[in-house]
Parts: sequence; structure tokens; C-alpha cells
Amino acid sequence: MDIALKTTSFLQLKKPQNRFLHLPTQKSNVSTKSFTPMASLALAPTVGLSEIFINLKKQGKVAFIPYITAGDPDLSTTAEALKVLDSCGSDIIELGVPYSDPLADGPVIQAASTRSLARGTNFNAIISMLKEVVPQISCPIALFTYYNPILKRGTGKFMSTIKDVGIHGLVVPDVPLEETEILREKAVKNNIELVLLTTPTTPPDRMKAIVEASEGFVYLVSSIGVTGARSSVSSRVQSLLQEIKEATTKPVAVGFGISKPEHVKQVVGWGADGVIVGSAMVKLLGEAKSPEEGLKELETFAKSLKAALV
Ligand SMILES: O=P(O)(O)OC[C@@H](O)[C@@H](O)c1c[nH]c2ccccc12
Repeated sequence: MDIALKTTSFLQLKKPQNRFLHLPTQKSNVSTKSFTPMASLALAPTVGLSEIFINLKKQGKVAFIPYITAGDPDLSTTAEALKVLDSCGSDIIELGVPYSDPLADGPVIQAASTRSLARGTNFNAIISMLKEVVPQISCPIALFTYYNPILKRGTGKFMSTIKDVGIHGLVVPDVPLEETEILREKAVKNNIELVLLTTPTTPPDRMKAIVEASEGFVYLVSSIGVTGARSSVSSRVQSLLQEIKEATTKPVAVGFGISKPEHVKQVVGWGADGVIVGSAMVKLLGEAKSPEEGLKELETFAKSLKAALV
């Protein structure tokens, strides 16, 4: 199966043996009753991903886009983490659906997915949590999932379900470029922006097709390999950003390896419209001594990265 990223040798995903999700089917032990809905704040309805970038550009600002894995360490903490990240000035939040075979993920996010699945996190419980939390936050959420959970539910049903809880964007790293057409059609019907990814080894023509088809923003993967904090961000990103910006006026957000304020400043200096930070966030939240400790560390870290953007 040729996927959007495969030709970039970013990852050679084999055709999944069993296309269906391996999530535990037993009833999740996650109680949605634990989400006591606050009086839903009269927040302005969140705007979509594209609008976020338009508004930021007018202010000469760059988008801060953290990623966390839903259900790690548990869904109640995820609910709180979304509010913390929103209050720290996140412009978009990427929320990952844990999956049993996260081939594009490094050890930190793989471990987060394993912990989350071990707790019984499943898609329905994530949706229930989002139903409560989305009205309480002001920044849009882009759901992050591998292709199987979508296929399992049916593309149309999946899209309408996430739209109904106020999700604005969708990132599917292993969808074959040739199959994004089907996904995008259902996404557009549900006002969901389907974000596509390009990488350092994506051939120019393929990159052009990807940026042309990508909605909301273009995800530039900074380095080949899997997700994970790196000591430095590849300087190749600078020329990659130029090449992409010659091919499109769409905003480009850079992810992979970014884990320090100096990384953020560097990528901004190279012309990125957004900065995506995942593993470093996930590690703090999921590997802390307690959820409260994790939330505190997440807040401090998020503020330090946000401060590097101004
Ligand atoms: O973890 P990093 O190196 O900070 O990279 C962001 C990444 O976590 C997030 O965007 C993401 C999580 N899982 C992925 C799989 C493929 C591409 C991107 C992702």
C-alpha cells in the first residue's frame, strides 16, 4: 500500500494485516460520569484551523500546536490537559487517538498509547469526554488518528461523529495519498479540515500534490524516522519550508523533534507558520508521578514554548 508518506521513506508502513482496530472491545472502564460538566462557559465558538492561521498571520504570529495522547494517563487528565493547554495559549491542539500499532510513533508516544489502551480507552469514551470539554475551550482541536479507526467505523460515520463534538481538524499519518480523496470528500461534507503531511524525502511532485490537497495547514515532518524529541531540529527544514512556500500559500506547521524553546525560535526563524510539539508534552503528562504533577509540568513546559513564540 502506497501511503502519503511511504515514498518519502519516512516510514514504510506495511499493509495492515488486519485493517480493524485492535482496541479492547470490552466495555471501557472509563466512566464518562467522571466528567462533571462545568456550566458551559459562554466561549466564542471555536474557529477552524485555516481561520486560526489567518488571524495569527494578521498579527504576525506563529501557531503553537501541542499534541497529547487521549487517555494517557487517563481521560479525566486528558480533559484537564486540554483546558491547561488552551489556557496556556495553544492555537490548535492535536489530540491523538491511541492505537495498538502506531508505526509512525517513537517510544514515548508508543508507550502513551499502550498505557491508554491498557486503561480501556476507546474511541467512544474519547468522544464522550470531548462532548463535555470542547465547549469549555477556545482553541480548535485537530483529532489525530491512524487510518484503521476510521475504516472500522466507516468514513462518513467517523466524520459526522467528530464533527458533532466540535472537532475542526483531522490528521491521518498513514492514509495512502490516493485514498485521501475519499476522506477529504467526507471531511469537507462535515466541515472538517483534513491535514496532510509532507517530509524531507517526499518527491517534489508528490509534495505539490500533498500541499494542494491539504486543508487547514500543511504538516511538514522535520526529519525522517518516527516521532520523538531530538537534540536539534534539522537545518534541512529551512529549505523545505522555502520549497513548500513556493508551491502554496497555505500555512505550514513543522513537527517532529521539537522539544525546547530554542527549537521553537529556530523553526520560527526559518519561516514556519506553526510549531507542533508532541513527545515532549506526552512524556511530561504520561510519565509523571501523579496526574496532578503531570498537569503542572505540562503547564510550565507549554508556557515556556509559548513564550518562545513571541
Ligand atoms: O512527537 P514529536 O517529535 O514532537 O512530533 C509531533 C508528533 O508527536 C505529532 O504530531 C504526532 C503524533 N503521532 C504522530 C505520527 C505521525 C506524525 C505526527 C505525529
